[in-house]
Amino acid sequence: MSIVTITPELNYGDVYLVPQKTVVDSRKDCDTSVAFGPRRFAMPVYASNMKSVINEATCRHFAERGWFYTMHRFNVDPVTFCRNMHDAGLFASISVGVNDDTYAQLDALRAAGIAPEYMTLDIANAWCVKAERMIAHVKKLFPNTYLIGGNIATADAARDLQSWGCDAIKAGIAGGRVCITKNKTGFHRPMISTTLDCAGAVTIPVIADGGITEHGDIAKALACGATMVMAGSLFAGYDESAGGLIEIDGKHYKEYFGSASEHNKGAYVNVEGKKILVPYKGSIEKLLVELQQDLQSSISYAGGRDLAALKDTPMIRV
Ligand SMILES: NC(=O)C1=CN([C@@H]2O[C@H](COP(=O)(O)OP(=O)(O)OC[C@H]3O[C@@H](n4cnc5c(N)ncnc54)[C@H](OP(=O)(O)O)[C@@H]3O)[C@@H](O)[C@H]2O)C=CC1
Ligand SMILES: Nc1nc2c(ncn2[C@@H]2O[C@H](COP(=O)(O)O)[C@@H](O)[C@H]2O)c(=O)[nH]1
Repeated sequence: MSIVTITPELNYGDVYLVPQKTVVDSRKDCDTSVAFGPRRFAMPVYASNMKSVINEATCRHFAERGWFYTMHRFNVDPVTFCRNMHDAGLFASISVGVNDDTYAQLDALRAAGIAPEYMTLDIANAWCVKAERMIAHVKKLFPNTYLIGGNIATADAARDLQSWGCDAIKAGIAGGRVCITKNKTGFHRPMISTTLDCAGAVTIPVIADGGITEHGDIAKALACGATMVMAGSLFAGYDESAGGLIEIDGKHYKEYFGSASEHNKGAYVNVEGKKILVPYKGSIEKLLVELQQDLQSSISYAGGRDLAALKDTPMIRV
């Protein structure tokens, strides 16, 4: 007889937030800014550190507008990237892996006297010995760099990453639009349950990563205790998105591919991601304005004036 118990879990589409009494006269009075690490940002949402979503120009675009960003780690020289951002008076936020090439890149940063303000350890399952080793190494070499570790999906993993020295953790395994991890390995947790579980287990900020399909999902993630939200497909269809522009039968699309896709890896080895085409939508500016307006509206429905109002907002299951 099996001793496995199966717990029902929830995704963004399974819940809604319950409206509270509005206390502001206008949605414009609601403040969407968030303190994250050593800085404050305009919004608690940012683009995935994926080669099909961001590049150096996109990073500048976000940083100049007061939004957080994290550069991806694929064929990027962190020294050149950080130097370019610092020369432009902007903060540097890079991604790292766990293998020998990352140790060499960190040595090069040290030798150049450069310390990025933010660093994201970016692997599929950061609840592992290689990640523990890299976190200790980063904290020793760059004690003042704000280190985000990810990804993880359980309370136990979140607690471990906090105890290993992470300043924030990124939660979400196999919930992404171009993810095929759940199909190929059988592993996944829906995002509402993941975020509630992880945020409830630690005192450091949690980033809810992947699975955003509606703007209101951002408010739902914050209600579950997330401090920030990471999204890929949401930011993938624009001029500023890093994916290629494709024309088919007179219609325009942008390429969006997973970091563990054959397209990104250049080989069909341990592939856990796919490539899709998303409709092309022009400049990203309209999206950034709309995301902010929608979140201001969410804050007003939550009965507050800033993001604190969303935390622990009553939720119903549909
Ligand atoms: N958020 C998500 O759900 C997911 C995200 N991704 C993204 O894809 C990219 C590639 O991820 P990842 O494959 O981790 O990065 P890497 O290919 O850089 O792998 C990191 C290292 O960990 C080892 N490793 C990876 N997975 C496992 C495993 N299951 N068991 C033991 N060792 C492992 C790899 O060795 P080896 O290759 O030899 O096993 C490699 O040495 C990242 O950007 C990641 O964020 C990928 C999958 C899921
Ligand atoms: N399983 C995989 N997950 C991936 C891969 N590349 C990126 N990701 C994750 O997806 C989110 C973005 O999700 P979205 O729903 O907002 O589009 C991203 O931040 C990563 O965590 C991959 O190849 N396989």
